[in-house]
Amino acid sequence: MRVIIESDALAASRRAARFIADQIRRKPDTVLGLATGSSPLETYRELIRLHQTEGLDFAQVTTFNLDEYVGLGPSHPQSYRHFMQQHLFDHVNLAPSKTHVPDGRALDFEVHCRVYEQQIRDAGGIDLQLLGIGTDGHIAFNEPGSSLGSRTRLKTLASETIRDNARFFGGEEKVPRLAVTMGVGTILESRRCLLLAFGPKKAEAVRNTVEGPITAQVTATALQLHREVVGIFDEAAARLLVRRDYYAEVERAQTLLEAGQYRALGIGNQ
Ligand SMILES: N[C@@H]1[C@@H](O)[C@H](O)[C@@H](COP(=O)(O)O)O[C@@H]1O
Repeated sequence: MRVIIESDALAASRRAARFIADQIRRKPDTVLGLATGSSPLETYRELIRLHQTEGLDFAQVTTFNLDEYVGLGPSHPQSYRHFMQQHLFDHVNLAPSKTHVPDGRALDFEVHCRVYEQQIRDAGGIDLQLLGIGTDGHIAFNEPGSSLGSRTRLKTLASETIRDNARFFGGEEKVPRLAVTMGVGTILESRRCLLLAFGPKKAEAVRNTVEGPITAQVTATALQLHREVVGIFDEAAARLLVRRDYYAEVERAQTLLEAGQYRALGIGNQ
């Protein structure tokens, strides 16, 4: 995993947005995997700014969201479809027919999940998957104990997640108990992953994800098996990482490589 540590969440989010924008410029018909929650908010804000001021073009982009609460329709203020419309889709030139969020009111979830996976395959697979992380280290709604090979399916929310999200619903009892979520296996099939984590509450999850053993109890640790993951963290979320100095050294080398300063790295020296 490539670990990038920025001073604060704003700088980290701008870096993430640049990463996504570069992907779209390189491949205009990019398939993006998108996340909800507070972590990607500033990244979406920056993408909207890049669209408005630099003409970042979403016309050919397709999106697939990670998850949705069961029982909530698109107009429910806490539904993830509503979140995406409000924080990104309504402000850029994405074709509505190319945005996909699982349907929290599907009549047959087994069929719906199978179709969702098929739609991802039909689109050519996800090029870049944006991810946040729960305080217990879950990705999407793959709660502790989720199979690391799991596919899109219904999942029962853990009490920690219900507690974390109660603030949005005005009380724990109002948080839905089930969600439909891409599986860990689905996420691992995306070509690249971009993991965001900010603030002290995420420090333990980040340490476990980057430096802990792979375990279904912390589903983000499955990302260690992925071929190309970039983690962008702020100082507070990265504070428990033991190998911080090494990650900084890797970034320094990467910057020199990108600038073509090979000699500074000893490449070509006698
Ligand atoms: N299903 C979402 C996850 O996709 C998200 O990563 C997590 C953290 O949210 P936040 O970024 O608000 O901390 O919350 C929920 O569980």
